Amino acid sequence: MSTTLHIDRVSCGYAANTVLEQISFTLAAGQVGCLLGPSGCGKTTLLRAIAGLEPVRHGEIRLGEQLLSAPDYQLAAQQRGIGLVFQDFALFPHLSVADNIAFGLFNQAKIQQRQRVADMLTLVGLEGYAQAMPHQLSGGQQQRVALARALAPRPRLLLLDEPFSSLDVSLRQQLGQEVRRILKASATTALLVTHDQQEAFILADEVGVMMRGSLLQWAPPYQLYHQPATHQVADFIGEQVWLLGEVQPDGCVLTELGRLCTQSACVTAAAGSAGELVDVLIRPDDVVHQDDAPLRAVVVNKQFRGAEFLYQLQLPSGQLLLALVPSHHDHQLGEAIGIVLAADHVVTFRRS
Ligand SMILES: Nc1ncnc2c1ncn2[C@@H]1O[C@H](COP(=O)(O)OP(=O)(O)OP(=O)(O)O)[C@@H](O)[C@H]1O
Repeated sequence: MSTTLHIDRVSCGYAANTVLEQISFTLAAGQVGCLLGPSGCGKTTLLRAIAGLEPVRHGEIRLGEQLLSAPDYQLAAQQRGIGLVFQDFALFPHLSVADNIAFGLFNQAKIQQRQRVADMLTLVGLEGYAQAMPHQLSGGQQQRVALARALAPRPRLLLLDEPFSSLDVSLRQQLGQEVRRILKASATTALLVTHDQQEAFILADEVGVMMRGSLLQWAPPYQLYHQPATHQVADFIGEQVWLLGEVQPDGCVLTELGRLCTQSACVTAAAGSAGELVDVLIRPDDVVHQDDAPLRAVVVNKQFRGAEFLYQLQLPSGQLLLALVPSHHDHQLGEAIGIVLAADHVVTFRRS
């Protein structure tokens, strides 16, 4: 039975070093959350605190109504009903796939164990592999066994620490989708740590961006990309350029590409007051290439990405833009091409 995870103003540290500062978020039952951030920002420490492997110095961790951790209280890790999946799979090499999956089911009758193992093998698409040994499986298959083993005892919460980092890129994306399907099919609340944005976007319902021990934003991937809460989040997520803008009395923003007006349904972050200079976020998908558009920009760099080119373009003022363009529009460096701005969300921040 999966459960809601509540992280409330949690701080953690090692000796004199504070590693997590006042982290708060809620992960609803059955949702997949992802902690995303650069190396050393504290993702693993937070996962370990939730698992009961690190004490908290401030705040509370609760699973449903049950208190797991507080400064003066720490429920033992094995009593939390939390499953763990690590980056190195950590399968028992001398046990078959079936025995690996049955490992956490020791308190069940053999017949129930056998049924649960069979259900788990079906869930992860490894029917027929029950008697295989771990070394006979590919990396992706081993990770699916690790997932089946963690899910078999029906954890209230599953924690995954960089579960795909030892796999190659195409397998990671494929397995990411597969793992999301498995987690949803088993209605498991899961929190995953990664520093790979694509992985977070594919897998998660909610993504938390962490930097230097703080949680900067906790939001669905689409919102994180299009409505970042801070300049730092916008810089960390995806690709972007910043245009200088001036806030107009009507709330629109004047830039060298014209007036940008926020739709009422869209949130403008820290828009500033009339006359104020702001940084305007422009994503590569906000700049649309149209051959006959009057606004021209010169191609100064291009990156082939298969289906698309990422063009770096220069306006007459010297301002650079990025544009994601279908790759059948193969323009040469130095060529001036037509562009229009198609920004649905106008995101601005006060100039720092
Ligand atoms: N056992 C420990 N003792 C002392 N300091 C530690 C310990 N574990 C982690 N740290 C420090 O805490 C900080 C956060 O580490 P953590 O492993 O949580 O980050 P992370 O975001 O998971 O990094 P990565 O993506 O590289 O795994 C780092 O500065 C690290 O050096």
